[in-house]
Amino acid sequence: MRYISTRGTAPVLSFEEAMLTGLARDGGLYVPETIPTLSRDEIAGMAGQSYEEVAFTVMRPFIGDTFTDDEFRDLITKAYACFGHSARAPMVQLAPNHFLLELFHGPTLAFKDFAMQLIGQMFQKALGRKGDRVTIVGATSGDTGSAAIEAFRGLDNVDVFILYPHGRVSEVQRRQMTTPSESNVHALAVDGDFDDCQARLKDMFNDFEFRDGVKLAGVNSINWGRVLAQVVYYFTAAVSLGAPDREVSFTVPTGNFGDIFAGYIAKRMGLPIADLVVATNQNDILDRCLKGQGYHKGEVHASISPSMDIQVSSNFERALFDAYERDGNAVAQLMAELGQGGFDVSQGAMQALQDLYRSGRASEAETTETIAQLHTTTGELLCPHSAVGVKVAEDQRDPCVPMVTLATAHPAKFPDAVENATGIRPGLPSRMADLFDRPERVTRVANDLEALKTHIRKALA
Ligand SMILES: Cc1ncc(COP(=O)(O)O)c(C=O)c1O
Ligand SMILES: N[C@@H](CCOP(=O)(O)O)C(=O)O
Repeated sequence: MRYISTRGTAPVLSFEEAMLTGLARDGGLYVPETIPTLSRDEIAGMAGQSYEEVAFTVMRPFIGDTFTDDEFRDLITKAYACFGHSARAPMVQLAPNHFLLELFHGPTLAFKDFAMQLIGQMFQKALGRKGDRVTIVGATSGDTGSAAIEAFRGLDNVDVFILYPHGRVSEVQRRQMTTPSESNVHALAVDGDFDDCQARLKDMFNDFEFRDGVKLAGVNSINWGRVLAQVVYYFTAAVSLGAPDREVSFTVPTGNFGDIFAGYIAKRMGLPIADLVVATNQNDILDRCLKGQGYHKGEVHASISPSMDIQVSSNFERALFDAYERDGNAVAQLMAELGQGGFDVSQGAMQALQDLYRSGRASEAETTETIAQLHTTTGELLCPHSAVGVKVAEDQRDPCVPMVTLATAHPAKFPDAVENATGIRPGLPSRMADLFDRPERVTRVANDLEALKTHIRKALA
């Protein structure tokens, strides 16, 4: 399996190289050259299998000879052993034909753990045998950072620097990033929003002297391995609802477009997905774009679902690459226009996107109302991101097709929003009960590439 860049001019890489490289050297994102498919029988055979067995079947065709089958099975087993639910991604029913896929039973209580725990294992194995050491820099609106720190803390062959927007993550998210005491972990509070953090991260990748000097690696969904690991739960959920004999739809609370893109990959692999619905909060650039209004940046508004407060949705580039029939030049041109404020999507590409994705948005009031309503009717407490998904799913779903809404974080990560809606303050699991007593360690840094590079170089020295 070979990996190519969405901008068409970076070297073609193996899975291992793409995983350790992060952003392609032409500024693009790596994608598989071809998407492998699974037969109906292979999908049907997943019924009754463990999450780990399904994970092996789904991901194996993408990894080439990076790991032997035994090694890969072992990495998968280790990755999910720390999850707090034996099903890893259990489902609960919310209403007739509407299900919630709980993706928050990992160590940091968000869906990011599914990919990050596996990436941690894969990095360790690949770097260990090469005797290499890398510097991971990540940008986060809250959850990627805590999941990355949890997966890489204390490891010998990585240093981890996480850029988060100062004052724009929840207190639980912040403390998950600032309280680990391992010396290879560095939390950096940037004076800016998530888009600034992600832009500075991409600037670092595009600065080859810095990139090569510190051996920069990325664990944002820039990294194909992140998207790949997220494909698995679409299969476990759909098969448990009757796939491949029955079509299933998914609604995905969306910001950086990694999670819903994983759903698209599942569909391309042969999973019978009827609708893939993009759910945004008030930062609705994706919803507007998918409704044909072009992709034009505005201001980011802080919301009660802060992990989705994003304007520059990184993985949308991967969706555009396929919508433009894998024309890297066209994508490079669009991304250059985005640097100047935005772009319009051609008619053919728009049709291709609309054939694949539907979309909707939830306002702040609708999100709060959904948390309250669902608690009253089902007793379920939703995090605000998941509530955005449930609201949009209810607006859009075909009652005859099972709809699965992805619950992307545990309500206890966003206790203020949940308490405001329901009067109930969700508690953290007992293993995290002292999170608020642990000392914090964080450096405040300007939204400035040179300042960030200097800080990272000094810390590494
Ligand atoms: C809780 C939560 N929900 C939804 C999202 C959006 O996911 P994606 O960025 O993959 O679209 C994020 C951030 O990634 C998140 O942390
Ligand atoms: N919402 C994300 C933003 C980064 O997304 P990623 O999937 O590219 O890592 C977060 O929680 O940090």
